[in-house]
Amino acid sequence: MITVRAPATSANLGSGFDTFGAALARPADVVTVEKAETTSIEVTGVGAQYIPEDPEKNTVGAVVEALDAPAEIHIDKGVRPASGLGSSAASAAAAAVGLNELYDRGHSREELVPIAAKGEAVVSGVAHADNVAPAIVGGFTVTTPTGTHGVDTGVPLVACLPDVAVSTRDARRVVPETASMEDVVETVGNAATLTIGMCRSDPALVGEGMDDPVVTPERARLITGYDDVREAAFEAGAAGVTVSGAGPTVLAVCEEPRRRHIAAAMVDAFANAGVESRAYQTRIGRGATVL
Ligand SMILES: Nc1ncnc2c1ncn2[C@@H]1O[C@H](COP(=O)(O)OP(=O)(O)O)[C@@H](O)[C@H]1O
Ligand SMILES: N[C@@H](CCOP(=O)(O)O)C(=O)O
Repeated sequence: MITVRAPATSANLGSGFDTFGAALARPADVVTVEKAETTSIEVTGVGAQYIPEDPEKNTVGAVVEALDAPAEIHIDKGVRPASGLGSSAASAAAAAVGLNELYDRGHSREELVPIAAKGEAVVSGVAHADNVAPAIVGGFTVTTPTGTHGVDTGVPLVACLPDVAVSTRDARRVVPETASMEDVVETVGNAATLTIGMCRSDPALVGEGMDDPVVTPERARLITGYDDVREAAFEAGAAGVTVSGAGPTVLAVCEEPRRRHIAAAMVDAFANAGVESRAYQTRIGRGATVL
């Protein structure tokens, strides 16, 4: 029997749609796998009632199939589903790492990324790997069709999760099909700035590079109170604010001493918009860990 903890993740980080991702130090899913003749899945924890235990519909089922590794699987959810915090990816990443070890498949962490991404296709229709990559390798990651590159950093974050659900599948429907050259140039500049910021562990530079004129404005419309929450976070000292993944979590990057004030300001701003929320005071952290 093997138990693996895989973290929540924040994808896109604004300027890196379907490419950038970051592992969060918390929250996390804990997945236990044990060899079996046929696969069975049990889910407990946050939002478990919304998660199918049918292997055909759960993200870990696709990982079992890809690794040809039938198992009795228990998923203890710490990452709420439909959160924009890579909930579906956390389970898939933990299962990929656990089953790879249980069956001695010998894949490297990087090789497990496209395998775990097959789970994302089950829930959103697209095997986007920007959540599973940081959930497996940790830190800040850049994932393209040719592979994953990561850098370790501990940049402080606040992830404010409102008490509403946005499914990634639905939020992908509002992504524009085209972008102007002006917006492309702005996005490339921001993405490059953010990447340098991550390499230097510099929250100010990361925040400066988070803006995205193409996808984020469309996603923000799906989140009640987004503009006020963003403004409140900046007023409290955030260096950058964006939609986490497909939303509804709003992500702020900051210097550590400002983190508590920003968390409180974001929760208050959501409350003023009539939405309950909880803020995780966290940082970029490590990937899946065998316990
Ligand atoms: N192991 C799993 N963990 C979380 N959600 C899962 C899992 N397997 C299937 N799902 C489904 O995936 C959807 C949530 O995924 P998604 O919309 O991508 O949100 P998130 O941003 O939290 O990953 C829900 O419909 C949920 O039932
Ligand atoms: N690149 C994807 C990321 C979805 O992240 P999630 O945490 O909301 O599942 C997208 O933006 O659709």
